[in-house]
Amino acid sequence: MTTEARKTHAIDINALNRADKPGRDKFDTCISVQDLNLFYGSKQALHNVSMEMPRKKVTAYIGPSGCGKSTLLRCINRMNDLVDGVTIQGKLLLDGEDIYDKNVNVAALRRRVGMVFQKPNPFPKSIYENVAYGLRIQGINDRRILDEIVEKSLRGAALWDEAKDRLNDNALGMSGGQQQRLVIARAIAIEPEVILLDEPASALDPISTLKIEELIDELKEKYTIVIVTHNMQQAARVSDYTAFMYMGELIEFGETSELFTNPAKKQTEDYITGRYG
Ligand SMILES: Nc1ncnc2c1ncn2[C@@H]1O[C@H](COP(=O)(O)OP(=O)(O)OP(=O)(O)O)[C@@H](O)[C@H]1O
Repeated sequence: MTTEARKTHAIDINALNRADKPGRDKFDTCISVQDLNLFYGSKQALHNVSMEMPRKKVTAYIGPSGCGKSTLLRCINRMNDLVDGVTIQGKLLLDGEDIYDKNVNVAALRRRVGMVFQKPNPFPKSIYENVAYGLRIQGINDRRILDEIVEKSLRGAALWDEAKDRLNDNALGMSGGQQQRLVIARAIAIEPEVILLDEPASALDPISTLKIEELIDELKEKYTIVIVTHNMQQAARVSDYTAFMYMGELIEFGETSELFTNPAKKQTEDYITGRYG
């Protein structure tokens, strides 16, 4: 058998194996995307995307710029609703419930599905008030309760030791890496179920990036995490499952270790070996 034929043969077997392992039997599904299409005006950005994302695991979206990673991520907490002219077709289930159902309370959904953006966006308030913010909005003002949750959340975001002596300082005086962990503390203070991370480390230096990656590893004990990253090494390091997207389509979804070492699709292989993107 020629090398090329052997390779093709290997890929076929791999594809067959995968066909025998539909995601929903393999793990506890938290988020299920079913035939999702999204249009910005007349421009289609997502094409028939279907995938299942496991509970309390990290799923990474990778793919070249403009392939729809952030668009798909933003569908999970209905952030795209805020964009004029968006049309969404298909279903996106969270714990089996369609979040696009007309009866869904979007504010309640966003409490269950927290989001952290590329650039840290703390409010121009104290470190304490940043973390307490979501609780105060819910009408929680009891100092004892707030103190407890602020400490727990800062500990959960691996920031307590650095922040405990400066809780009343303005959050904008923190470093970028600290601000990003503060924003994560703000997100976990309201006890979400899912945390969406849109390139959370791309604006950070390598040491802060490492801290965020270590934090992601700890957070998955409690939360379902979905992360968009441009950095394939990062996806390989932090995620349990990876989705490779290209031009609005989901090309391949699988266990990270398998997708990176033995991709089922040629397009995935070309991307992860740096042939395009
Ligand atoms: N608000 C918007 N209005 C119109 N088109 C948009 C909007 N947001 C994204 N798009 C388009 O949708 C497509 C997918 O964009 P998206 O930001 O989801 O890709 P991405 O894979 O996250 O890219 P990147 O890695 O560069 O952030 C692109 O063609 C983009 O130009």
